Amino acid sequence: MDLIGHDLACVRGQREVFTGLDFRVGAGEALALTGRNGAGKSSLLRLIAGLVRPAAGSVRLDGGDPELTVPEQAHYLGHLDALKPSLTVTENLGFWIDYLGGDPARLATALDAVALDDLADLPAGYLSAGQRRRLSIARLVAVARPVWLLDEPTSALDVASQERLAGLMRAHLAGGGLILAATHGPLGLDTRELRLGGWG
Ligand SMILES: Nc1ncnc2c1ncn2[C@@H]1O[C@H](COP(=O)(O)OP(=O)(O)OP(=O)(O)O)[C@@H](O)[C@H]1O
Repeated sequence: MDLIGHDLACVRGQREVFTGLDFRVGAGEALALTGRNGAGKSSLLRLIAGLVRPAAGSVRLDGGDPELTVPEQAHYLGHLDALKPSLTVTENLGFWIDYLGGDPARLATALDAVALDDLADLPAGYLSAGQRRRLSIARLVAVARPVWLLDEPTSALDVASQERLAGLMRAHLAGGGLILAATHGPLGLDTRELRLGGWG
């Protein structure tokens, strides 16, 4: 399986963010998107996730499910945690599993994987920033999708949680998945680098 971006251009607010961008990420591979603030890392992830329309170019997943679009085969973990504060941890994850068409039997395993099993009955509004992030990450574990699009996934995570996330990412790669992650720091796994916006 290969995720391929070809000759991509992105315009936001009438300003060109990037143009002529090519990339290829294979199964089992992680690509770290780096570059200065505003270089277009989040924009590229949102474009692949189908949330931003490319001004030019295309994205395709060779070897993926031909019946599904790329966004339907991808998890997008953005800056916002997309949680309902009045629902419990379990209810929030249950909502996402239902929405994404996953198996409810995976819920407990996913909560355990992000060490939120003890807080399963707490309303999400009471979670700390790092705990909210971990609940968002639980979606990736609960519902299997080959492409993980992660926007600064380690933000707000303590050291133990960063190591747990690195383990989940490694397991995803070992299972034939692929990862694109925007990051300003190390992810705790081997990555290739795609630097956006030049070196300025
Ligand atoms: N909705 C929008 N309307 C107009 N301009 C936008 C919009 N969203 C992003 N931009 C602009 O697009 C450019 C790229 O932003 P983007 O968030 O992709 O950068 P980034 O590389 O992820 O930055 P950071 O490292 O700060 O997270 C920035 O100049 C930003 O101001």
